[in-house]
Amino acid sequence: MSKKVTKIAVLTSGGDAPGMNAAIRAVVRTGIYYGLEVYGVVRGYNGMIEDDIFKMDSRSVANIIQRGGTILKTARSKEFMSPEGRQKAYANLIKRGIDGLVVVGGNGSFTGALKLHEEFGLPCVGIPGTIDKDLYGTDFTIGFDTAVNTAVEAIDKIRDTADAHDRLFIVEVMGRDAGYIALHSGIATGAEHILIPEEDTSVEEVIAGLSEKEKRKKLVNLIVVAEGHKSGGANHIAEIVKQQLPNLDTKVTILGHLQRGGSPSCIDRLIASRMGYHAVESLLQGRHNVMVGILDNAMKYTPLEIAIREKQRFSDEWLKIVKILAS
Ligand SMILES: Nc1ncnc2c1ncn2[C@@H]1O[C@H](COP(=O)(O)OP(=O)(O)O)[C@@H](O)[C@H]1O
Ligand SMILES: O=P(O)(O)OC[C@H]1O[C@](O)(COP(=O)(O)O)[C@@H](O)[C@@H]1O
Ligand SMILES: [Mg+2]
Repeated sequence: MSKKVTKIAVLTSGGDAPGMNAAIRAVVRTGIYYGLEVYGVVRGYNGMIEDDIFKMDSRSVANIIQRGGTILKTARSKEFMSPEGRQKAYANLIKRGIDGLVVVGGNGSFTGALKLHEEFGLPCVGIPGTIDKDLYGTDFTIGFDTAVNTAVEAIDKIRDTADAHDRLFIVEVMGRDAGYIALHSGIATGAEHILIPEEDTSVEEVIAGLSEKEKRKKLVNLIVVAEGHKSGGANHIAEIVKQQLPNLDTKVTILGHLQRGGSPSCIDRLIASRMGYHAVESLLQGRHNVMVGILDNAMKYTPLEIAIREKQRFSDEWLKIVKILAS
């Protein structure tokens, strides 16, 4: 039996995602409910190394559930990648008697948490917080729903002006290695082509599709491309399209970081609250070094190394639907 956890810390790390605040609130209030001391670590692993750690109470998370970003701030920490950096970070936890850690972040942040466990035996639990939805073991990651709705709202607006001018728009959305934002926003806005890192669609195939549409006088077209697609992104695709189909009036929009901000959607607030609560329960019940996820509306606990290593599988059905509907 592992020793009972009595003092926990919570941090947000990697790219921020709308709903992270709701997760912090749930961790703090659940921890306090169970009589734990709860500490907040500022700026992810950087704050852990620099001893930027403070005790939280119920009031420290008041009025944040509706706010985007993260009150704990976030960072990508180079120093934490080294054993020396992690040693420094861990020393700042043990001097306060912190014996459990909740990490809200993505695959990189979970890799860091796993290292803390392997090197020092610290019990950790991960909460999936990433707009990219690139984690195995959960149908939801905090921030994805908000980000994809932001993308849809923006692409709808682009569609209006594309239609008014008979233009081709190539819209780049976020997604470093994962195409979920592109797939979901592309389907929801009726995009003619969707390019994602997981699928091997070439720019030549897109050109062939556009050229066929040009012949039948379909000039308004929308391409949604994930930033991580092998083409290198919207600007690269536009260059090739302009060379090969000079009659098309081609424009590029890169949505960028606006997809990471804004007030979280109801779904993101709900899943963040539920995951935050279960993360603390997990630490208390000795279910350590797992990521809390939701699969088929039930809580699912996936060992961190599996959540990091395995890839979510794209449904072939969605890919077929895209091809049929985008004609
Ligand atoms: N292999 C690793 N060892 C230790 N820490 C890591 C490792 N990979 C990532 N991290 C830590 O997690 C942070 C966030 O990772 P990153 O990949 O940028 O974001 P995300 O968690 O959103 O995927 C990194 O800046 C680093 O501090
Ligand atoms: O703004 P940054 O820090 O350069 O990060 C950009 C990356 O962060 C993301 O928004 C989210 O990625 P993570 O969840 O892995 O942090 C990616 O889609 C994007 O490629
Ligand atoms: Mg990541």
